[in-house]
Amino acid sequence: MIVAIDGPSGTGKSSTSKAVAAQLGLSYLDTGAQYRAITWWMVNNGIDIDDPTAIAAVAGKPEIVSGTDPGHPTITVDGTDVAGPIRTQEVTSKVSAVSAVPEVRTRITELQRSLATSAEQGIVVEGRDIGTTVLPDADLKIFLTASPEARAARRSGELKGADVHATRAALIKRDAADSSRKASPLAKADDAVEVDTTDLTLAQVIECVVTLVEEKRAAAK
Ligand SMILES: Nc1ncnc2c1ncn2[C@@H]1O[C@H](COP(=O)(O)OP(=O)(O)O)[C@@H](O)[C@H]1O
Ligand SMILES: Nc1ccn([C@@H]2O[C@H](COP(=O)(O)OP(=O)(O)O)[C@@H](O)[C@H]2O)c(=O)n1
Repeated sequence: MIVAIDGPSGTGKSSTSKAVAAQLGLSYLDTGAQYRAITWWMVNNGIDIDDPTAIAAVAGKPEIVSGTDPGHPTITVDGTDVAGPIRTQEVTSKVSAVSAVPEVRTRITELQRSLATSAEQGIVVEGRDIGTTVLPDADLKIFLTASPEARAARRSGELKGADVHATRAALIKRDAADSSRKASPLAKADDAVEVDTTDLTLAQVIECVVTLVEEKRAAAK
């Protein structure tokens, strides 16, 4: 069972995917964390983020390893745990530029496909282009949406003290960059089920996705 969950920032992809995977005994992969990890490496190594050629030239250098246990997801770069550092404002503001570089996407997409193939019990993979590009044959595709206001409120709730208006503006800017890039933009696959989470609790979204997975499993028997 391969489940692809895509959507813009703050729609609930990570929390939903982790919970669904844990509940159903599946592995879990946060592909955004991989793009954040390669961005962190670029920043740490003084690569000019505004220079796609420079980024492309070193895209193969960092070794990125993702742990796929939904109860304890991990991410390392060259053996260093970067779970904390990849969530800084600096990385968040630079990740869209790095992830738009085709050489970066090719590299990370290979990693994602190999993790999905080796997940024996199945996997929930969340990101922006999982249903469209990375795993177009996924058994179930979900596209989560929510109003910018709801998404900004959720995000600023996490970043304690962050201004909701600034968070909303940053989030809209990142969505626009992710949706308009040439290489594998953020998009809903034609066969994805769209779930608007604006007025749903997290528990309701989880229940909705678990039900969809169970329906697929029953239909496959
Ligand atoms: N339906 C929901 N209602 C309220 N808060 C939610 C909902 N879904 C997620 N959240 C909260 O919003 C924040 C962002 O969720 P997250 O899963 O990280 O989104 P994404 O991975 O799409 O960026 C988290 O703090 C999460 O607990
Ligand atoms: N499959 C994916 C996942 C993330 N990304 C990039 O990685 C960034 C960070 O993703 P994320 O899922 O951690 O972002 P949040 O929604 O958690 O804020 C996105 O803004 C995209 O630029 C991507 O290009 N393709």
